[in-house]
Amino acid sequence: MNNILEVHALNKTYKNFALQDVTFSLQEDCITGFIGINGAGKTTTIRSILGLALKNSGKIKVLGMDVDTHEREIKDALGVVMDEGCFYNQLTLNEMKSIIAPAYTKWSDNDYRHYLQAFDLDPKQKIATLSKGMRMKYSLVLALSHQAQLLIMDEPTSGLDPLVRSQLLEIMADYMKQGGKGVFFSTHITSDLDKIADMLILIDHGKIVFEKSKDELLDQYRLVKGDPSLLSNEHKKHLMNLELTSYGFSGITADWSKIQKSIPDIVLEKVDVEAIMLAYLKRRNSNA
Ligand SMILES: Nc1ncnc2c1ncn2[C@@H]1O[C@H](COP(=O)(O)OP(=O)(O)OP(=O)(O)O)[C@@H](O)[C@H]1O
Repeated sequence: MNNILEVHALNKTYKNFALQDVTFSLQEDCITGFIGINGAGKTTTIRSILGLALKNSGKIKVLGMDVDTHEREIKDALGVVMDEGCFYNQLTLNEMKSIIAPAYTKWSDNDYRHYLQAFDLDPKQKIATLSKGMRMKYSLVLALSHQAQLLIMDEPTSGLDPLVRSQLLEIMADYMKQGGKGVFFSTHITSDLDKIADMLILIDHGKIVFEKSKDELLDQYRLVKGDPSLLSNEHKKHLMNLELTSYGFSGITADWSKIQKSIPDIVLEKVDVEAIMLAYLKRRNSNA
């Protein structure tokens, strides 16, 4: 499979924050969720990829093209949804579209009308009168209407009601069916990732913590529960997010079969993306 996005040793420094050697890659035909707590560096990474924030160093390639030398071709191939959505408030959706569409070589009015309808937006409505969720939907319509090969979205599901969120997830899945495409999106709503992501990238304090397949992660980890009197210090070393009371212990681990050998009576439960993310972050913070 081809890499659709490659970020290598990306450094971006602000006064009180730095992206440090951020490195990851996205393969085509994958939906990748970009996760991390508030202030972890998700938006800064996305803005650096898009050239909206000036990187200090690092190499970024989109579809094999260097972002520093192929700005125009890359803009044409990307569908972008950012929180702010830069629109003229006094225009209607259609008027704004007429300004944006000529910038793309593969703009499709058919796709535009299709997605407007799918998201229940009125092309004659003024942008100023859109709610936050409607504005987000409009950004998505524009991002999806020029046959982009890669969608890069910063928190696209925030501010959307559950119905529209699930609609968006369906649209993303449909978009991927065309083949050779990719989606990279940051989110706090990890249940969306449980449903749709193929890959997960976790960032914390400006550093990548992991870049893994979601299914492998979910297969690998279990929540382990059991009798605390049987728990040795050696077991504890293997448990993330360990909670211990006199009645029982619980913790998340990839080494659950090892623990099960020495404590056969443990209970094993499957975990979701949020539990794994929190376990990783708590372990990092306690080791810091
Ligand atoms: N233009 C800027 N100037 C100075 N500091 C900035 C700037 N933009 C972002 N930062 C800082 O960089 C850090 C990372 O911010 P960023 O927006 O990338 O985080 P995030 O992971 O997207 O967070 P959230 O989930 O809250 O959106 C924060 O500490 C933020 O204050």
